[in-house]
Amino acid sequence: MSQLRISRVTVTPVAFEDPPLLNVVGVHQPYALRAIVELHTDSGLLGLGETYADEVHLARLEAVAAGLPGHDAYDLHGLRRHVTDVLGRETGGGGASFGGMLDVDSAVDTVYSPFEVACLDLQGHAAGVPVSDLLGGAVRETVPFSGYLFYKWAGHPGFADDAWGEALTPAQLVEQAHRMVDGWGFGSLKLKGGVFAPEQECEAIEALRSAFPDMPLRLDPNGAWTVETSLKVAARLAGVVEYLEDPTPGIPGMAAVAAGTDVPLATNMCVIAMEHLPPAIAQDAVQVVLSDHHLWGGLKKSALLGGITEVWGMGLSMHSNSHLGVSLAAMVHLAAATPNLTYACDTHYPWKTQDVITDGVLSFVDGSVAVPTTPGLGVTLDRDRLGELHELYLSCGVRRREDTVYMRSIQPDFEVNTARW
Ligand SMILES: O=C([O-])C(=O)C[C@H](O)[C@@H](O)C(=O)[O-]
Ligand SMILES: [Mg+2]
Repeated sequence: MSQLRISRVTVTPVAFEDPPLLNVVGVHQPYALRAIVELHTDSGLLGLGETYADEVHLARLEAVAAGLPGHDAYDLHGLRRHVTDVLGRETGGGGASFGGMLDVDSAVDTVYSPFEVACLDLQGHAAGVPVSDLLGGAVRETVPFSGYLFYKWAGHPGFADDAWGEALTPAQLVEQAHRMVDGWGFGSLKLKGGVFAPEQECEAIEALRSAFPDMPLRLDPNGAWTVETSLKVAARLAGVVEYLEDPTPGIPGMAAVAAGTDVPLATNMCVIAMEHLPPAIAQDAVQVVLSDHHLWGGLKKSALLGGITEVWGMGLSMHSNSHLGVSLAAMVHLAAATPNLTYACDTHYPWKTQDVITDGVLSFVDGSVAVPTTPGLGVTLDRDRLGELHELYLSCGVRRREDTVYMRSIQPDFEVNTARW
């Protein structure tokens, strides 16, 4: 029997405190959800994966997990067949929605991803090599991340203010940026826009430019603008931003903007699966694709995306959602082993105060995380922390990401701002 025969699988939903970060569809709830996948072998090895924990997704993870004991962790094609079979049988294979921000058609990719990562973690432990080696080897020893700035309230209504304080004005955002740069050493900054009118968000970018004259800057309004508005913003911020991310929704809209500006356009909204690449390439709609192994079907398929973008002369960056340390480790190994991933990656990591892994392995130095060189992902599950965050999941009442629903509980007349301006 293979040493990598999976003997036991657990999927543990966890919740962690999340600040009131504003975006085009509303505001983050007081708790963000994740699911931690553990694959155990009889030989005592443990492989870890992390993914979303919205209840539909969680039910799918559990259905897949139930059939995994006995599976060989080297057999990733078989794993994918198993996920496809289970989803086809139990759910009809339809899409899942993650809080209105992302509608994911490719349920197989999102469900397969944490199991694939956990299998690669197991393979790394068995072979005594880091996951980056299983992806072709690290081409960089450290992976740079960008500081992710958000407009935010001082605290969630009914909760104490968080440590970051309010950020609704350019001056407050500059203060937030200083804190990110001083605390983590980030060498580039991204502002989550789509919250205020575009003129106001341009003023914020210009204030950041004055405060950080040499810092690459990005603005991402998640499709809040029309094509015409996007072109006006692109003209105003040309030479100021390294790229504009999803200024307007959809591939044709992005193509219309791209035709009228030299500012590179990036996306994690209109190209989020392999089938979106041919039309986007044919229309020259995007110049930078944001990969995300949680959405794109794991680490190996994300590495393939790297190859495709290289062939087509597109840039590659990396997207993030609120996440914990297991995902950060996977992102770091993937980024380290993807030669053309030359933009600093996104991460929500500074916004959280809790984790499920032990401290010390993944730290930010000069905005970068050193690629773990120990076997597998290189992170260790802290069972006490996992237990605490699972208890928080059970007691917090949140069962899916619902930025709009939560925002309307505070501002009943809130409208989703997609293509509003
Ligand atoms: O780059 C992006 O579009 C994101 O990071 C999406 C996230 O959902 C972000 O908007 C957030 O956390 O509110
Ligand atoms: Mg984005």
